[in-house]
Amino acid sequence: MHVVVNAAMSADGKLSTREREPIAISGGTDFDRVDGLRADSDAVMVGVGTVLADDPSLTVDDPDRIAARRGRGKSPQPARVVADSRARTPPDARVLDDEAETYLLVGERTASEKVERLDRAGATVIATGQARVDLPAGLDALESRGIDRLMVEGGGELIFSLFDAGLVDELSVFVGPMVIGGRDAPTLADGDGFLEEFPDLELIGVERMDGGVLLQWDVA
Ligand SMILES: NC(=O)C1=CN([C@@H]2O[C@H](COP(=O)(O)OP(=O)(O)OC[C@H]3O[C@@H](n4cnc5c(N)ncnc54)[C@H](O)[C@@H]3O)[C@@H](O)[C@H]2O)C=CC1
Ligand SMILES: Nc1nc(O)c(N)c(N[C@@H]2O[C@H](COP(=O)(O)O)[C@@H](O)[C@H]2O)n1
Repeated sequence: MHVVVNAAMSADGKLSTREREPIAISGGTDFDRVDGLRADSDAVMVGVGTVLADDPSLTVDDPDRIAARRGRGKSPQPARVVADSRARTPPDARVLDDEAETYLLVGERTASEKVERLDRAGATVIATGQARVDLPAGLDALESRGIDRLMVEGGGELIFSLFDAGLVDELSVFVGPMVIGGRDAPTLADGDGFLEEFPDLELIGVERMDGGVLLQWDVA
């Protein structure tokens, strides 16, 4: 599976405010690029922290891109994936609407009532891992369902874990023209952080847009 992480951060590296309020860091050009990345992916993934903070839809907006997916024999929308160890995704979350298929990766200790409730809400629930979702096993399970290209939008906890597990192939970051600040505001990669053997990145693209800059790396 090919995994692309894409996110937008402020000039000081924050994904949102300390209150985790949704905030537009990207401008129109970058949001359109993100729509194109979604359309080129088999699935779009976030952590449940992002679902609880932003209630995103994770769908493709542009009708031409939806039509092009159909033309390539794909479903009109990429699938959605949420890493959700304790099955906290609200049944009325937008990721569970009828617009696209949704996979919830939950921990194996998740109570069966919670799994059944999400199953009734339309999700395909995959249980893997104990305290947290076992991401290598979860991504293998997705690959066996035909997901070969996965786009990950965040947040910082999930992005760190994917790097920690050596699962990221590409990283794209839009750096917006603002400072958010706050020691408790989420950053691009949170988790415990690395102490040694930091993932190596090879810069493959730099582009000015929306008053900021898009940086693209391959992960060595
Ligand atoms: N500016 C941007 O491009 C984006 C910003 N965001 C922001 O990020 C914030 C949410 O980020 P976070 O709080 O870091 O939450 P997150 O979205 O990374 O979700 C973390 C949660 O995922 C679950 N999870 C399951 N298995 C996991 C594993 N193996 N590793 C890590 N997490 C696992 C856990 O319940 C964990 O608490 C929000 O404020 C949102 O607005 C989110 C996406 C994009
Ligand atoms: N690329 C990008 N730029 C920003 O400025 C952002 N605030 C985000 N946030 C993420 O975008 C997603 C919203 O999804 P929908 O538009 O509702 O489909 C979600 O993943 C946000 O956390 N991204």
